[in-house]
Amino acid sequence: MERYENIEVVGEGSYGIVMKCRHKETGQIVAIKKFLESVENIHVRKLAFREIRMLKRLRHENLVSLIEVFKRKKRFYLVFEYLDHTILEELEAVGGGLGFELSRRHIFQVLRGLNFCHHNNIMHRDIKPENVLVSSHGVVKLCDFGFARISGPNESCTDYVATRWYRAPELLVGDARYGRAVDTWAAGCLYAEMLTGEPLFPGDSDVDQLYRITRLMGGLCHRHQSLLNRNSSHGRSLRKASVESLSYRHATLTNLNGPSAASARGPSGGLRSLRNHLPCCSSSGLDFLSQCLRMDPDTRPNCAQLLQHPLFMQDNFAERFLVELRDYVAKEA
Ligand SMILES: Oc1ccc(-c2ccc(-c3cc(Nc4ccc(CNC5CC5)cc4)n[nH]3)cc2)c(O)c1
Repeated sequence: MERYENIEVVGEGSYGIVMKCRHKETGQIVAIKKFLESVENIHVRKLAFREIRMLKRLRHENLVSLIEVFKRKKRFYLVFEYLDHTILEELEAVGGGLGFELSRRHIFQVLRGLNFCHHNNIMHRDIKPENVLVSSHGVVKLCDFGFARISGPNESCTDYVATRWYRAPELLVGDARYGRAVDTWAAGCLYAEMLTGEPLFPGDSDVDQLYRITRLMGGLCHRHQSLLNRNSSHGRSLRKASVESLSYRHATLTNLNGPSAASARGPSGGLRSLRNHLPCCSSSGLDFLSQCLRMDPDTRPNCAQLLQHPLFMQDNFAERFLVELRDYVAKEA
């Protein structure tokens, strides 16, 4: 670390902190993740090796790049490129949302980065405004893969992930067979938040989170409903929490296929309720959102399909923006 001087802490990644630093000789500004635990801790060493292997595979213009790895005083340090700010800071700075065009530019790049991760069988699992970085030219890069996991066909993941507000229904009901569609759900939540400036589902508990989702998007898919009803410990704790709350807000949870959910479910899924929730959203934006936020993860389009959505095809946006993006990336190289 003696080659770098610390400037400020920019984030608490998983199992470590992320510092903004300056290279003493070159003046290069970087982000350095320092693992808090010593490499003597076998668990941390295994996690660090897995994270490093994953990061070395993830080379894409919409993913923050790893510059170097070094060990100092029995601790690992990961040196990354530094980008100017996060989408969270943009949302906090403007209030009321980023507008149609900037939101479209940002979410298009988020999907490009996710598409590359998914093609490399990696799920990010923690997409949220503070994990999406923006350069001074507007290049968007995903960061903090500390929660990322290999998403293989038979992978079963039981550890909980994702910041609650961006957590897909399958995570909330404890579906161990969840996959990369959790990133698509989070991208949908992020897009809605960029448009309005407010989180789409700001749940204050897992029960509240599931209630807010089902109220807007309709009932759980049958597999998740039966998971919740099955005598699983997770289902019991969710049901217990909802019964204990005794408020209407949660009572619908124990009857997620009841009239309230069914009325919202309708043939167009949550499109009608989304339109009421986002009255200023374009029809292509609403359709894009309703695709990302499908309750059944098996029916959610993948990122490659979403990149072909009319939201990006209309007015020749994708073709025009990719030319601009390549120019910005070249300038920042
Ligand atoms: O497994 C991992 C672990 C860590 C990272 C990671 C890599 C790079 C960054 C990063 C952050 C960053 N820039 C930045 C980050 C946060 C802010 C928010 N404002 C700060 C608080 C003053 C502003 C700028 N540039 N690069 C952050 C995390 C990663 O991408 C993967």
